[in-house]
Parts: sequence; C-alpha cells; structure tokens
Amino acid sequence: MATLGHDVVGIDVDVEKIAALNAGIPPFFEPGFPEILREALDSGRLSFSSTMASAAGAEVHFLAVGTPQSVEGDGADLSYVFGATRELLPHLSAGNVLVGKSTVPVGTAEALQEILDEAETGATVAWNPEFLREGFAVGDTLHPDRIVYGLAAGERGQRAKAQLDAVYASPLADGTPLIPTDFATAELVKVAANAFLATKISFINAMSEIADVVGADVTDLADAIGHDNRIGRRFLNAGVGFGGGCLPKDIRAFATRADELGVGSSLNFLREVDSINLRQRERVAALALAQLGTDPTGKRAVVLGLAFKPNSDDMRDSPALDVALRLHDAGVNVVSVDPAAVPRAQQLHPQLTTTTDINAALTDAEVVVLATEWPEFVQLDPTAIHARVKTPTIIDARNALAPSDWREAGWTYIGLGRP
Ligand SMILES: NC(=O)C1=CN([C@@H]2O[C@H](COP(=O)(O)OP(=O)(O)OC[C@H]3O[C@@H](n4cnc5c(N)ncnc54)[C@H](O)[C@@H]3O)[C@@H](O)[C@H]2O)C=CC1
Ligand SMILES: O=C(O)[C@H]1O[C@H](OP(=O)(O)OP(=O)(O)OC[C@H]2O[C@@H](n3ccc(=O)[nH]c3=O)[C@H](O)[C@@H]2O)[C@H](O)[C@@H](O)[C@@H]1O
Repeated sequence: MATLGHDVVGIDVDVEKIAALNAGIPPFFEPGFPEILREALDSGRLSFSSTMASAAGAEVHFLAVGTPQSVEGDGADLSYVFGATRELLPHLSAGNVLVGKSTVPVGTAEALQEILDEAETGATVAWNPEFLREGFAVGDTLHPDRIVYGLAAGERGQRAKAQLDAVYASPLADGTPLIPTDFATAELVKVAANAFLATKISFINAMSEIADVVGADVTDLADAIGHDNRIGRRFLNAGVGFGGGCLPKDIRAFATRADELGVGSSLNFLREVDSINLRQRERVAALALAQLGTDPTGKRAVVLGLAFKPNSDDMRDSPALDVALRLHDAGVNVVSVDPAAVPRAQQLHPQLTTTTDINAALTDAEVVVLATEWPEFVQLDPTAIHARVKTPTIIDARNALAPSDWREAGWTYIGLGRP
C-alpha cells in the first residue's frame, strides 16, 4: 500500500513483530519483501504500531487478522476478526471504510456492519478478499489478477467504492479487472477460489493413485489434459498434497459453513478433497518406511523440505513437515533440510533434526524424500550425490525430478503415479 503511494500504519498485537518490522526486519521469508519494506520505511509513508489508537485519523482500515481453524472443529475461528473490529470502534470516524481482507465464512461482513452501526460509528464495511500467494505476495499485491469489492447496498456502498477505487488507482489504471458486488458474493468468491484450487490438486492426486495401480504416468496425463484450455495445466502437479495456512483450513471452514446454512450436501465433496489430500502424506511416509525394511528404527532418512511450498518459511499444515514427523514417530533417524524454514522449525519442533546443509544431511542416508520442490533440491546432481548416501533411493513426492536422470545415475527413483 505504501509502494502504491499511500500513507500506511500497520498494526499488530504482536509487539515483537512490530519491533522487527519497524527495524526493517520481515517476520517471514518472502522474496522481494525486505527491499520494499526498507524503501517504504525510508520514504516515511509506512510505520508500524502495536496500539490500535494509531488507527485514528485513517480513512480506510484494512482488517487482515487471522481466521484459523477453530480448536473445537472444522469451522473458522472468528474471534480475531470480531476482537480487532471491537478494538477499532473507538477510533473510527463517520465516512471511514472498514475493508475486510481476512478469509471469512459468508455472513461475516453483514455481522461486522451491524457492529459498526450499533456503535453509531458512521463507518461502512467493504469486503475486498485477498488472493495473494505466499512467496509471490509482493507481485500479487502490486499486479493482482483481479480486484473484488463486496459493497453495502445504496449510497454508502457507492461511497466505499469510490474510496477503494482511490486506494487501488494504480492497479486499476493498469487494467486490472474489477468486480464490484455484494458482501455475500465477495466472501464466497474467496472461498470458492481456494476450494477450486484444492479440488484441482486432489483431483490429480486421485488420478495419481489410480496411475500407481495400473502403471500409468500421471505427469503425462496432467500434460495431456492440461493442453485443453478449459482445464489448464496449472495446479495439476500430483504429489504429497496441499498445505499452508489457507487451502486446508478454508475448505474445512467452507464445508462447515454450508452445514450451518442447511446446504451441507452441496459441499460434501470438499471433505473428500480434504481426505484425498491427507492420504498423500500417509502414502509418502509409507513409501519411505517401506524402503527401510522391516525395522526402520534408527535408520537414516532425509526429507528435503520443511515449508509447505518453496519460497516460503511457512510450515502451517505442511505436508513435508508432516512426513518428517511421521518418520520420526516411527523411530527413523530423520533429518529435514530446508533453505528458509530451519530457524522456525527448531523453535516449533525441537525433536526434529533440521539443517540447511544438504550434503551433510545426505551422508549415509538410506532413503531421500523430496517433499518441497525448492530449486536447490530439484537441481541436485544425482551423480554427484550418489556416493554420499548409503542407499541411493529417492522418493520424489513432488514429481519434480527427471526419473531417467536419477535412474541413469544409479538411483532407485520412486514418483507418485509415475511408473
Ligand atoms: N497468508 C496468505 O497468503 C493469505 C492469507 N489470507 C487470509 O488473511 C488472513 C490472515 O492470514 P495470515 O496473515 O496468514 O495470518 P497470520 O496468523 O500470519 O497473521 C495474522 C496477524 O493478526 C494479528 N492479530 C490478531 N488479532 C489482532 C488484533 N486484535 N489486532 C491486531 N492484530 C491482530 C496476529 O498477531 C497476527 O500477526 C486469514 O484470514 C487468511 O485466510 C488470504 C489470502 C492469502
Ligand atoms: O488464501 C490464501 O491464503 C491463498 O492460498 C493459496 O496460496 P498459498 O497457500 O500461498 O499457496 P499455493 O501456491 O496455492 O500452494 C498451496 C499448496 O498446494 C500445493 N500444490 C500446488 C499446486 C499443485 O499443482 N500441486 C500442489 O500440491 C503447494 O505445494 C502448496 O502446498 C492460493 O493460491 C492463493 O490464491 C490464496 O490467496
């Protein structure tokens, strides 16, 4: 937002995060982010604060707090959304707009508008779902695929639209498609997009399970169906499945919300999408254990990757981490390698052995699992590392390697749904 030319205050209750940000230190790994953070701080247009009072005087208030899966079930925990809104109330002025960015169950925007109206703030809610991908947050924010506004009916919705048009003047001038709509549609657009992406991944993973049984190649299958523009090749990479802080919890929250609305059967398929996805982690861990013989205790396995995807240090619901923990629980001497996630992994999962040193990790390994397709893992030279390991077996849980290269270098190559 500061890069787009606005004066911005970022507020978070996490005082350590705020102190780090004010010092120009990003709280997460994101290529390109340290540079624009530094530029924005130096320009004087961006500052960070841990007190909500710093919101006073702003015209537009973005609400981007977490909506994690609730502890009791599959639904979204909205306590941060409602908590932050209530804390903001004393600092809102008439004509302000509260712009929802968090991913929420349909009906939340309406409930927040009621809270603003009951407190007689004169402020309006608008719902502006966020579609950025971790690892590409900077580019996705400056050049989004589309912008969606969920607007209140009537004149106040139109006023909010004008305020948002001013916020997004730069991407809109670049021709970014704009979809102004109502609250419910905007809320649904976000969860529908994530549900579709998750479904696409579980679809191809189901195909990979079938391919394994009949000796077919899911990668060729994905290429072939992906050439059909109506299907498209993106998000058809079979493997250990999707993770992260969003797709898994969003499909569960969406199915739960459909239950509450009395239309649960419409989204029953999302539960199957979830279970296909979770099955891939078991499948990969079982494949690795099968390579270690009848007693895997103390045998050395290397898992390449901890983050849920490359270019991120995020391990929320990470399939790579899950596979490593399963092997660890089975008594395997597992070493996880990751270029970005090791410091956080050491804090959160001290029982795991983690390192950034690929060569040291590979020494005497009896099985290697590629679980996160970081470029440095995909580009490993199978000939160069062959002598390091004890047993040259690679499980390519992202189908990211060229099987012939590894086999020619003397490795046993095992992909998912690849002969
Ligand atoms: N991470 C992503 O790539 C995307 C996330 N989203 C959605 O955005 C929302 C946030 O996601 P993340 O940033 O990943 O979550 P996160 O958990 O990393 O960050 C949320 C932040 O909100 C802060 N917070 C909680 N209560 C607060 C309060 N009362 N006042 C001020 N700050 C408060 C927390 O301290 C935390 O730093 C979620 O709804 C998520 O579904 C949407 C698109 C992309
Ligand atoms: O709501 C959100 O938070 C975001 O969720 C996803 O973004 P993100 O979680 O950053 O990651 P993706 O790039 O979508 O990958 C999600 C997971 O799917 C896996 N994946 C992706 C593609 C594929 O073909 N196969 C596959 O297993 C990835 O490895 C990763 O674990 C969406 O892509 C964003 O548009 C959305 O804004």
